[in-house]
Amino acid sequence: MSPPDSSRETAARGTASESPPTESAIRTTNLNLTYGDGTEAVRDVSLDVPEGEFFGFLGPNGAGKTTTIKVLATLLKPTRGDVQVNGFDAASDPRKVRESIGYMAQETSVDEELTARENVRFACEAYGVPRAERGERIDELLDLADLADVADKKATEFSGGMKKRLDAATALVHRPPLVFLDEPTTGLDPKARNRLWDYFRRINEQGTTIFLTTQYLEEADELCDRISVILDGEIVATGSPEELKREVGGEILDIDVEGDVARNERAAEVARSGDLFESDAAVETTDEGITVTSKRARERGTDLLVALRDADLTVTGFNVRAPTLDDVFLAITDEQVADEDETGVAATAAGEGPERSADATDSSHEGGDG
Ligand SMILES: Nc1ncnc2c1ncn2[C@@H]1O[C@H](COP(=O)(O)OP(=O)(O)OP(=O)(O)O)[C@@H](O)[C@H]1O
Repeated sequence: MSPPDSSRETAARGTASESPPTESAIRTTNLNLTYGDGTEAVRDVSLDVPEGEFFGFLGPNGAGKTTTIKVLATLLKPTRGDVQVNGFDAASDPRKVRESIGYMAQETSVDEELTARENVRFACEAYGVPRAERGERIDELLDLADLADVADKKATEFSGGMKKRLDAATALVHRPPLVFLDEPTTGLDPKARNRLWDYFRRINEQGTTIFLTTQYLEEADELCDRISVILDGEIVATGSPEELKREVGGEILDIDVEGDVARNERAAEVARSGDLFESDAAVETTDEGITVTSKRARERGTDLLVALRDADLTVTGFNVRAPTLDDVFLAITDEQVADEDETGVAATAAGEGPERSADATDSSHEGGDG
């Protein structure tokens, strides 16, 4: 857990009790952040995350996820754009924003010399949880994080996953209605990751809005109601996992072909020729053979096998499947690369060039109102 402020004292000045009624937990309009060295980390990001949603912010390394979280948590001031969090304006009311959120940063802030219980108690003190409520709150959170049995053990004995769960528990001591989780499962093994997922689901089921950043498509698919994909500082797609998968435009045929790269390229030519698939079907070569993404993948699969055999190609594997978020990601990335090739600049998946402001200058001010 890290209070979203370098000063624990600032975080301790209040609790989440002042939240006004609001339907959007997060709303941003054309958010831009350019770092002092000129890096445009976030460009025109508009978000609307309703209360109670499990929202995923998905993107590769360096896409702008942490920068966005830091702006939402008032640790960075945007170069341009408006930010509302839990009904509070980040520019005019940064302290209220900070008091109404929980923030689990990428680096764990668990104190390993303290026990799990002492770590949570310390967070209660930092966030100003009334003394009379602390005992019950600590037990409740340790239970929720599945750490009740090891409550009095030093965190130095904990696995990476346990430390992450403890970190996430400390981020919730002030009962924030919204919690930011910045790549919480990076580096964890599948078992530890699954336990953390269960914990996040429980928090969300209790009504907490979750803003999760991740590089893992599987994680976003598993947990999130809705996802925005961020690439190179811009949102290039938003929707439920199912909606995003539908946008891929059909089902996927994976075909393995015997032989070298030239045989795979020959197989791709066969799939593209004739009228086997509609004109917007995507045919790509892979290490093993080819993939075809098409609305007629299932219907035309056997015809393609016959055509490949007629072309003296030997098929060693064949599978038709629904698209995964990996396919969504690849489709978006391919489109982006194609647009860049065509225009010489990065463009959104919708084909619109990014708005580049001549006056986008340094405005990375750390610390909000201190
Ligand atoms: N303090 C900084 N000064 C200058 N550029 C920065 C700074 N912090 C991040 N960047 C750059 O801004 C861009 C976005 O970085 P950011 O950390 O937000 O991405 P991310 O999606 O969170 O990536 P990761 O998964 O690696 O954490 C990158 O090009 C990064 O190098």
